[in-house]
Amino acid sequence: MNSPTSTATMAPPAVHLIDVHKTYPGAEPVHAVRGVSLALPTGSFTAVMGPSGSGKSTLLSCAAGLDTPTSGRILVGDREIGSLSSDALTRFRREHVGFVFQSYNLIGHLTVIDNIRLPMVLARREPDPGWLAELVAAVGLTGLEDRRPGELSGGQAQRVAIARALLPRPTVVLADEPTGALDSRTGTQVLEVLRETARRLGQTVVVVTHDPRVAAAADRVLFLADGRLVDQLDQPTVEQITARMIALGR
Ligand SMILES: Nc1ncnc2c1ncn2[C@@H]1O[C@H](COP(=O)(O)OP(=O)(O)OP(=O)(O)O)[C@@H](O)[C@H]1O
Repeated sequence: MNSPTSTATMAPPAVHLIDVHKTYPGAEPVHAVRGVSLALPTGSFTAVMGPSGSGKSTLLSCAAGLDTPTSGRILVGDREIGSLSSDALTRFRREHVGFVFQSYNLIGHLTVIDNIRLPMVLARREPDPGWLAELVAAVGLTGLEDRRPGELSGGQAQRVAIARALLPRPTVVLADEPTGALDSRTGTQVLEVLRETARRLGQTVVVVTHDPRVAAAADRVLFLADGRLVDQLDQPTVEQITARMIALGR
């Protein structure tokens, strides 16, 4: 799974997974991820699809350093995240990994602009005001900077989460069902914002999704089944993706 996409042929990988396994212990251990290796080229936009329970969220959490694999290696940029202490990993994540959740995860009492600034404030870094304003404009939030999350639509809230993830110019942005809570039209618009902003910045993005229209925006779609990478499509159409998902039993 190491062959790079046509859009980033010469770039080194932004994220490199080598034989990653994740087993949840218990009376009946769950082998959620079973030996996944992949290299995501810098600047690439990758979708991860697969039936419910196939390990997509687990894989993304491991790649983000939010969860620890049972075995295998994960490199973000040139840093092997398994070698970092818990504190160092937290700091590393703030600077190098942007995460967008389905549920937005915004802080209710902070304004839009303070939510966007939060990871950098926590990392004791001062965002460049010009870059912050450009990003707010790029995701279509100009004029809404002083609102609280409770005063936003779902689509606007997810744009805040996207701007927050992009602000530190992380090595990779990982998004788990980012449009899952939005109606189809709003979801398409929000995804377009993420795709276009990321493309302009050369930002590496990985999106977990059930929606073939969302996945069709990607350079490459990876298909997981039962914890294994079983297929991939480059520059896919909605129809090709739908056919693969049906073949996998969704
Ligand atoms: N914390 C956990 N403890 C035990 N088992 C877990 C845990 N998290 C996930 N699993 C199991 O691991 C497997 C993979 O789950 P995961 O959430 O990664 O799948 P998914 O492909 O993202 O599913 P969905 O599309 O339904 O969100 C499932 O069998 C799930 O029940």
